[in-house]
Amino acid sequence: MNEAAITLDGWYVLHDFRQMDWASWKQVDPELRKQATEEFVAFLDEMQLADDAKTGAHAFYTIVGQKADFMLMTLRPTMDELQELEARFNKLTIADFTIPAYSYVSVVELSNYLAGESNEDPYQNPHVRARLYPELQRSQYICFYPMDKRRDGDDNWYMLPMQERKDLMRSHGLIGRSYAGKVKQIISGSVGFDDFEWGVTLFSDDVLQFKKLIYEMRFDEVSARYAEFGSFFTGTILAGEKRSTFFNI
Ligand code: VOV
Repeated sequence: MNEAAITLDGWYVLHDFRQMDWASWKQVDPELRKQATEEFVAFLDEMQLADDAKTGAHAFYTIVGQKADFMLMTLRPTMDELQELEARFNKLTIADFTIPAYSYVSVVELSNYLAGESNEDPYQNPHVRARLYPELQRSQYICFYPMDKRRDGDDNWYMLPMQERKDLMRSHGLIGRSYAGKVKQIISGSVGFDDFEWGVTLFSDDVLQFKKLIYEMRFDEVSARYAEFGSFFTGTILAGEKRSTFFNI
């Protein structure tokens, strides 16, 4: 019997990680550097219009460590819009001085593991909508990583009966909820879209809460037994003037 969880799917998500080719950027004429930065900031301002109109969302963060210099996370109602925005970014002058570091394609997802019985259309429920089409808080810190649920011998998530998965997810949800107000999570599904099964994006104003939450979850059976992880990316927000001063030489 097919016991796949039923998912609600919201906005499509692109996490686009770039390294700066600082050596080449430093060689650029200061006036051209200024123009290229202004062009990029104007692009971000235009993105903000979609956030304001609630027709999409974006987040712009530096990444600490050598994996990338910055990450632009974009959410839109269709994958086509993500592709268009990606192409537009690639045609900006500043993009000539970036090197693709990593990217992740997914769609914001809610599962029915903990949903109650109801006849209402979940897509009309304001609480569900707020999670499927999230307004991104301008939190100071971001943490992103892709993950799978294990399919290995006796530890096969996909062979567990629905009820067992529900029980396990309840425990997961309880830990998560104890971080309410400290960490906000966006879980996006990527089966068929990218190399892992989910993207996990966490936001917080206290970077240490990422470590505490993720560590606590490691002891919970859903993660301890069934989770496998890709690379972790952690960063700090680039907002206001920092969107341009980050590129100053
Ligand atoms: C910040 C806290 C937090 C909270 C409150 C929370 C709650 C919940 C609930 C209630 C549910 C189920 C219903 C739904 O909403 O879909 C989920 C679902 C999910 N989660 Fe979660 N999670 C959190 C946080 C949180 C983290 C930190 C991780 C990474 C795990 C780790 O070990 O590093 C994670 C993963 C997931 C995944 C991959 C799914 C989908 C699983 C699937 O098989 O479909 N999650 N999650």
